[in-house]
Amino acid sequence: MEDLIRIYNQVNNFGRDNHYELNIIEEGLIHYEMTIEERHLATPTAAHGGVIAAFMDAVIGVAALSAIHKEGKLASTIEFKISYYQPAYLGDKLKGIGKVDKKGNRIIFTTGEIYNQHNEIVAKAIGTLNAYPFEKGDIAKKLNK
Ligand SMILES: CC(C)(COP(=O)(O)OP(=O)(O)OC[C@H]1O[C@@H](n2cnc3c(N)ncnc32)[C@H](O)[C@@H]1OP(=O)(O)O)[C@@H](O)C(=O)NCCC(=O)NCCSC(=O)Cc1ccccc1
Repeated sequence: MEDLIRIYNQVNNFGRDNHYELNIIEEGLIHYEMTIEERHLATPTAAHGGVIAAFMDAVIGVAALSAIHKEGKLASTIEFKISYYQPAYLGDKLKGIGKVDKKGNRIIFTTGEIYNQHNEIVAKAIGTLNAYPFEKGDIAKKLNK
C-alpha cells in the first residue's frame, strides 16, 4: 500500500490552500505550521476562531494518522474541546504540536497545542478520533475510479 500520509497530503486541498507545513517527528507526534493571512482575519488584526479550530483539527488529525497509517488506516475526528488562550494575529507564524496519548484499534485519544512565533500558547485541545480502514473511505474510492 502506498504511504497514506503522502496520499493524504495529495488530496488535502484545505491544507494546501492554507499553506500548512507538516513535519512528522515520530509515530504519534507531529508538528504543523501555518501563517495567519489577511483572509483568516475576523477583526482588523485577529484571526477568526474557526481558523484556529480548523488548524487544531488538522494537528490532532495528523497526529492520529501518523500513528495508524502503517496499519492501512485513516482517522476522522469524533470530537475535540478547544481552549483559546490568546488571539492569533496577522502575520503570526503558528506551530501546532499534535500528540497521540492513547491508541486503540479504533479510538485514538490526542492532545494538541498551538504556539505563536514568540513561543506563547495560543490554543490547546483534547480530541478523540476514529480509525477506519483506508479502503472504506472516499479517498480509496476516488483513487480507484
Ligand atoms: C466515526 C463516527 C463518528 C462514528 O463511527 P461508527 O459509529 O463506527 O460509525 P458507523 O457504525 O456508521 O460506521 C460504519 C462503517 O464505516 C466505517 N467508517 C468509519 N468512519 C468512516 C469514514 N470517515 N469514512 C468511511 N468509512 C468510515 C467504519 O469502519 C464502519 O465499518 P465497519 O462496520 O467497521 O465495517 C462517524 O459517525 C463519522 O464518520 N463522523 C464524521 C467524522 C468527520 O467527518 N470528522 C471531521 C473530518 S475528520 C478530520 O478532518 C480530521 C483529520 C485531519 C487530518 C488528518 C486526518 C484527520
